[in-house]
Amino acid sequence: MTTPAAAAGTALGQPWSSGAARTPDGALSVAGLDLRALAAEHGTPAYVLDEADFRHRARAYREAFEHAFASIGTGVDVYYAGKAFLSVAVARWAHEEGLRVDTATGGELAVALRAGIPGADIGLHGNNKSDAEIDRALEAGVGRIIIDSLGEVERVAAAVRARGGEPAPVMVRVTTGVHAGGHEYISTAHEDQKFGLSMAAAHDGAPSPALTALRLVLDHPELRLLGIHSHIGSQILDPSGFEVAAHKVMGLRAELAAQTGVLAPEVDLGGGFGIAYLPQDVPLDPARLAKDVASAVQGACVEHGTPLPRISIEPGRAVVGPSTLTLYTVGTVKDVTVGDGPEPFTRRYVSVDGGMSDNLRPALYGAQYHAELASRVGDEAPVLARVVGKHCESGDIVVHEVRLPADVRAGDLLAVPATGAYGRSMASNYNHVPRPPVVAVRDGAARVIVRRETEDDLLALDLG
Ligand SMILES: Cc1ncc(COP(=O)(O)O)c(C=O)c1O
Ligand SMILES: N[C@@H](CCCC[NH3+])C(=O)O
Repeated sequence: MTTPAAAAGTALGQPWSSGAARTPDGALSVAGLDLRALAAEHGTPAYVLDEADFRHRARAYREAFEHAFASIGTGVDVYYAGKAFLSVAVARWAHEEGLRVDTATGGELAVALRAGIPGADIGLHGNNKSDAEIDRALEAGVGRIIIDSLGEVERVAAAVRARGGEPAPVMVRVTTGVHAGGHEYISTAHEDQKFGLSMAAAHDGAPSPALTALRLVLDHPELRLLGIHSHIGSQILDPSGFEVAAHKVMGLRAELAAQTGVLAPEVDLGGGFGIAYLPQDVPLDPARLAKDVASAVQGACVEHGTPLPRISIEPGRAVVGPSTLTLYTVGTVKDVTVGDGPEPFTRRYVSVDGGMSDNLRPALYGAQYHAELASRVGDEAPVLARVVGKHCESGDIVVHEVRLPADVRAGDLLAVPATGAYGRSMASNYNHVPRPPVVAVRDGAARVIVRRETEDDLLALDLG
């Protein structure tokens, strides 16, 4: 076990985790643990997860939403969206903090079950669930299966018929047409994409696919309609999209009730709550967000004359994103002259021992990150730098633009904050680079919760 730093030092603030600080001699620490000591013991690159920060954010979302919705007279369930990052330890922490666990594949479901999360506290999503995934979810007695297509209604019903037993609790995922999110690829409620069932009526006046699916669920005795699900996108910083979507879903719920006499008991408003990646970013405030969304839900229910549903949400990034930093070691440092016009400038390329295999987001979405030296503060004035990885790809960029001390050099430790969501979970073995460990830090002590991959792990799959 690594020894704690002598003193925690000065807190860094966003986009770092709440336990990140600078020690009196200029190094970074997390939860009282000096990252130089952590690197010496666990190596780099490594994801360093501040457990108290994770737990605090999980609790903050649950309490904010419970409070806001209790004040209008209904209850809330918060599901931690495991796609952002799931391991046995974090599934347990989320559950201990009163959250349920949302899974998107059989693999995520397996992790949640391995963590001992009761089936009733697990949800299963997926736009292309296999029969095996549906069966496994039924076997585990999951609290809800979120249906994503018309064909899936019959497939889940058939699986229940084959097994016998209680009707399966299902939600229907709908697309509201609200366009929100940081990048086209992470925006999920506009019409022209693969998720959910559109609320828009067909051109020939036929009912919308969303309404058709809901009615089809009601026609199947093997299914119990739990509710309607809407997830509008990810890394959303403007709360108004959630309010508009909530309004639309309440309208659909009322329409279904008018047509069938069945009022769906629950509505899930998804995840997607945006965080700070850069020091100047303004993240969503859970208390403010919850209040605004609760008031939109209440307003829509009054307008439609329907009782309030029970609400659920599925934050992933907002819980785990800021809790984690990636710790790298600097290797090559190279100055490149950019531009051949009248004002060429120099960009310092700082190569680290990871890259797009441990953080795909800059290459995939042009995502922006921040970085700072972690082993010392640096002696010289900052210069414009680009942090790049070690992969055979010029788009292998970790941080597009950041100012680093001019004396940054090989052997320095560099930390990139806010890499907890969709970092390890989207990591790859490109160029046969083993994936880094996830090291959880709490009260000055480190614990490896996902170990580093080895070359033997990679070669174990190669049958020659
Ligand atoms: C259905 C669903 N729920 C929850 C999430 C979690 O999103 P985020 O990590 O942005 O909160 C996603 C991902 O965008 C999703 O597709
Ligand atoms: N993977 C995305 C978010 C997608 C969320 C899943 N629907 C990201 O890194 O931002």
